[in-house]
Amino acid sequence: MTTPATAPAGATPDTAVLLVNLGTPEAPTAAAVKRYLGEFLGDPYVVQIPRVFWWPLLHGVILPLRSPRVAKKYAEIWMEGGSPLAVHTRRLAGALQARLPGIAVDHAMRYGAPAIDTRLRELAAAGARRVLVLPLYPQYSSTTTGTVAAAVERSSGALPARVVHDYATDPGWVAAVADSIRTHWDRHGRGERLLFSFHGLPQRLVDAGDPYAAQCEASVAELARALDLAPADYVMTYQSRFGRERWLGPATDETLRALAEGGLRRIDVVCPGFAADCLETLEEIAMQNEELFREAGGQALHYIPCLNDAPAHADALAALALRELAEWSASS
Ligand SMILES: C=CC1=C(C)c2cc3[nH]c(cc4nc(cc5[nH]c(cc1n2)c(C)c5CCC(=O)O)C(CCC(=O)O)=C4C)c(C)c3C=C
Ligand SMILES: [Fe+2]
Ligand SMILES: [Fe+2]
Repeated sequence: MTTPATAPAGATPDTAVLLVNLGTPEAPTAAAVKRYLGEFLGDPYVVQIPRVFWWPLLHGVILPLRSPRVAKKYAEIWMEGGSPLAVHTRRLAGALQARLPGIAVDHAMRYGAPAIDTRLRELAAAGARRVLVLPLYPQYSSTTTGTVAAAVERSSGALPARVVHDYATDPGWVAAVADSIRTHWDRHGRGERLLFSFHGLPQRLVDAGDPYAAQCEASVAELARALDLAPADYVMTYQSRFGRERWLGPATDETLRALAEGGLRRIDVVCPGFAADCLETLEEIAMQNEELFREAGGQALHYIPCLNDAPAHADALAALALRELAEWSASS
């Protein structure tokens, strides 16, 4: 027996789709950033150092020093409706809801509000009988999708849930990202090189089997194919290193410096690991790294925005959700 993926118009949806993103501070203040980073960096899926060593370091040194500094960065990118990550995630959920009228679409954050557990209970109370959880990370990592799946598992709501593992090579998503790059080139011209920058990860996790790096490489291969790029046209790097251990490389900032010093004048940067623009794209890439590139002799770094709530993004995720729901129905 299979259940239809959508309810008839007007009926209370018995199927829900929950978009989940990382989370972000509620205000660009040291106190709010401290609360957010405390929950984020206290998650054992993100930092695997034993609590007896990590807790004193996190609460005694890292949070007091980092929070005021990072709050200033958030203040530079803050939008009228809040942190960019929150604003874009909310709007994307709205765009998805418009495409899935027979399904209840909502969003949650892994850290902070709206919490996954709260949203699952609300959806159950509103009549949902099953929920498809769609973490907004195209590439799987235990530190992102893995911890979302664990939070869904822990949630006390008795709602049956299925978590989308990844969509690193989903044709609809690849086409949407490729189109956004083409549109940027049509409007602003094309740089001498296209740099794909992904959020980094400790090398140790990749060595232990986290498929993240392989999936980032697969995304780049598909995007290069869709854009008909030759190997000399593009480069792939990892950004946002945190802490002292070795992270995936090459590093975005070091690569940009080397390219500028080597005579490259204009570069385009796109971040296909981020569904929504956030601190790591708007401040780190479009501000910090843009300045670094020019100081090293480059002339222009063009940052190509994330898909955010673009119609093509919502179309791709809606199609993905419907396909996952149909597969779920067929297997139950
Ligand atoms: C050990 C630390 C970290 C790991 C592992 C990590 C993995 C990881 N993160 C993202 C996506 C995002 N990270 C963002 C911010 C951010 N990330 C870390 C640390 C780790 N991330 C920190 C400390 C921060 C906060 C900023 C800072 O203090 O420098 C964000 C942006 C959030 C926002 O509010 O805008 C995103 C998105 C992925 C995809 C990932 C693993 C693949
Ligand atoms: Fe991160
Ligand atoms: Fe950063």
